[in-house]
Amino acid sequence: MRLNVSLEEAQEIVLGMLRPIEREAILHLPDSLGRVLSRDIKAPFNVPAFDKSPLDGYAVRAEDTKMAASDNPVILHVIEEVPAGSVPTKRVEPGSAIRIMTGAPIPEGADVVVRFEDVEEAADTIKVSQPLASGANIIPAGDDVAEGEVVASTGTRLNAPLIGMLASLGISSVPVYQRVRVAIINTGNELLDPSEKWLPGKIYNSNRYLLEARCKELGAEPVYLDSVPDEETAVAESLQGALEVADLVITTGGASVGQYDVVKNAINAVGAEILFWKIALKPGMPTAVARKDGKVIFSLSGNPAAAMITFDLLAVPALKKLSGMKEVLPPTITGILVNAFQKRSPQRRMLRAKWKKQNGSDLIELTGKQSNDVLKSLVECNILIDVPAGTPSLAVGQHVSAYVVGNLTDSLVGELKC
Ligand SMILES: Nc1nc2c(c(=O)[nH]1)N[C@H]1C(S)=C(S)[C@@H](COP(=O)(O)OP(=O)(O)OC[C@H]3O[C@@H](n4cnc5c(N)ncnc54)[C@H](O)[C@@H]3O)O[C@H]1N2
Ligand code: MOO
Repeated sequence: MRLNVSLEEAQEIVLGMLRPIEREAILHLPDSLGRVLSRDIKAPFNVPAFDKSPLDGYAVRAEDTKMAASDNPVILHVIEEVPAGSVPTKRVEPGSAIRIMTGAPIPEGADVVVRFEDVEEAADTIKVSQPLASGANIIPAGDDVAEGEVVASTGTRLNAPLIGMLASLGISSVPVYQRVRVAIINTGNELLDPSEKWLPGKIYNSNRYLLEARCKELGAEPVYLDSVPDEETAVAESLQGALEVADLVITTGGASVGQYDVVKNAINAVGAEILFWKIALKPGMPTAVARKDGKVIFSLSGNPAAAMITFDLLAVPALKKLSGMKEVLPPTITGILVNAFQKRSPQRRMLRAKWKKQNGSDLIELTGKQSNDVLKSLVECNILIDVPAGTPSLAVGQHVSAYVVGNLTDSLVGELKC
């Protein structure tokens, strides 16, 4: 077992031992939002499938308009009208034009479309007063997607535009990885469920609901939720049950050095190998990671903010890797701090903060108290400021770097509301 690893070493150890789960499911397209493709998707045909008009006008032959001028307009006979959804039945022969609507197929013989506004219309003729360039105003077949092109590769998470594009290709079901199954075990004699009556000395189990919701946000499936006292046998029994049904196991609490901190003993008791204990990070220092039969156990601190932060920085990349995603580590951004942080950071520290854009600048605002038990400052937090070990207090206006752990558009929506 290694002691005191850096966050990056911890991530490397965890990601190095995990492979995407290979269970596959075929889902109806509308049910696939947020899921991860388990195979490449190739376009079954060109989109658009035919040369089409991008506007309402007339399909003509450029050749016929070569000599056109305002004092020498060319008169063409309109022989047919093609609305979107129909196909032309005639060919544009010399001297003729076909009235065509946006999205309709270009008739044979035509090589340019001229807008209604650019011609003079009479009963069944049009006057063209300038030469037209061959190919203008025609969207060629395959302009958006070419037949056989890989439109989305294995490991891509399905978002709304991708679902829209697959629909445009006539694809109504997609192959995805099954959801990653997560077990969450909360340890602590003090824990009560929020549905229970409060009792002196007890606290409500917030970690379970916090982590369960985060798993769901990420498209994972919490399959095993347990709350157990600080007893080695109880924790070991729960771990055993969790390892049987889940791909990844999270425990919270009992990770430190007190006599009730029994999780590491329980991990040993089920025959799992502890890979490391303690990360050089605050909060979240007493985190341990263990492995059993290719499955990973994350033993996180009981303190809610510490549990959440290590979950986001360490367990989320693992979840993403298991779910088949390609980009698994949290992205980073830089910005200007708008409120001061008075404490020194002898150890590397993650601070809960919120990104916002103002007058073109990236601003970073601490969301509240930063102690490891405080949940309130997590609510609006979408980034974690990475404060290197040995940093003195942070001043307003200072440039800082942060990990993105939440949805940045939430901050923009907030800005727009103001
Ligand atoms: N002598 C030392 N004491 C502590 C150290 C240390 O190095 N030496 N480290 C401190 C740090 S830092 C942290 S972080 C915590 C980690 O403690 P544990 O992981 O063992 O967690 P617990 O003691 O079980 O709980 C800590 C705190 O969190 C509350 N808690 C626990 N579970 C939940 C839950 N499911 N929902 C909400 N809150 C929960 C618990 O009641 C405690 O208040 O250790 C320090 N001590
Ligand atoms: O590890 Mo504790 O969460 O440092 O604060």
